[in-house]
Amino acid sequence: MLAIETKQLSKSFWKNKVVDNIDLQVEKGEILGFLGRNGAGKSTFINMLTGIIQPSSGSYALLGVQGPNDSIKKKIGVMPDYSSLYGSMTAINHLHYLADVSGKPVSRQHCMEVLKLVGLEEHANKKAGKFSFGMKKKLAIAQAIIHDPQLIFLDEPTSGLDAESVIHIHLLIQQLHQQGKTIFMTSHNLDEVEKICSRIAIMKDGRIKKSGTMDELRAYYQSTITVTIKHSPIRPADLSTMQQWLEQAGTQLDIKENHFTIQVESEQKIAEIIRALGTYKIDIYRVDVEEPSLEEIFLEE
Ligand SMILES: Nc1ncnc2c1ncn2[C@@H]1O[C@H](COP(=O)(O)OP(=O)(O)OP(=O)(O)O)[C@@H](O)[C@H]1O
Repeated sequence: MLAIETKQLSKSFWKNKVVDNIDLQVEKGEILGFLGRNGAGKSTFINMLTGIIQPSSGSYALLGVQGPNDSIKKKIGVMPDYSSLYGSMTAINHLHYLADVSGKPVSRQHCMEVLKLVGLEEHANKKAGKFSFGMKKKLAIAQAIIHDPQLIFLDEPTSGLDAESVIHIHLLIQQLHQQGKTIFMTSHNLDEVEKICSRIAIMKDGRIKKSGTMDELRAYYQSTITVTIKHSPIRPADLSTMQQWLEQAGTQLDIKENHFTIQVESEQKIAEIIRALGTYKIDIYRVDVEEPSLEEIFLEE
């Protein structure tokens, strides 16, 4: 079942089309990382799906229900802009109140459990207005999950958090994923997206340029794999034939005394190289494989 499906979804502000005919499908249970430079249109896209703004044209469905539709609100969780939190309310009252307003009341004990999940249990009775930026962000995440939604929208959930909190929130996202929730998150942290997202969509100038798993993106951008092989000494008589063979197997060959580095197109090539070294009776001590990062792929766009 699809958690999100958009068809030709567009948004224009005056004559400026900032989301341009987007067709996107997100399967239930995925963590989709939504990437794009500042101003690409990510927040506008999310704001349409979460009912904050109306699309100019096109349509969308969330969890199989055509939007906008109030009945779906209980099943989706949205991380609000931290500036829209109620400053005079304590964190626990905040969650309790917002769950009531969302039509899915929860107990104070449940609120405490969720505050613990985001790492705010020690600040449950502190007013949100006195929170630091990072604490407000965690409270916003707590707000998105307080009513146990099936589909969760997180807009830059970890930006501005300290390293320990980032790890904490990553674990929380993975935990939600294990519970079968669908997570749609934007981020400017490419390492984070590469690490925790099952699929990635790259947005540019209001359009989705490419989406897929990391492997699919690597294949699409025809990125090469850099392999370094540490090995036993090569007999001088074999050196030149082996070098010739390696030059055909890949590019950027750099041979040193007990190791060499080469760029290959696929994992199959790595297997071929290892087999070939065996025919020269060369022992392999270590194989290091470096795949292109999401950062390199992203910068290509
Ligand atoms: N209410 C609005 N009125 C006019 N223009 C808007 C409005 N909201 C967004 N825009 C414009 O739409 C474009 C996309 O903005 P959006 O906030 O969706 O980008 P983004 O990808 O979320 O960027 P960032 O990564 O900086 O958050 C920008 O050029 C922005 O100025």
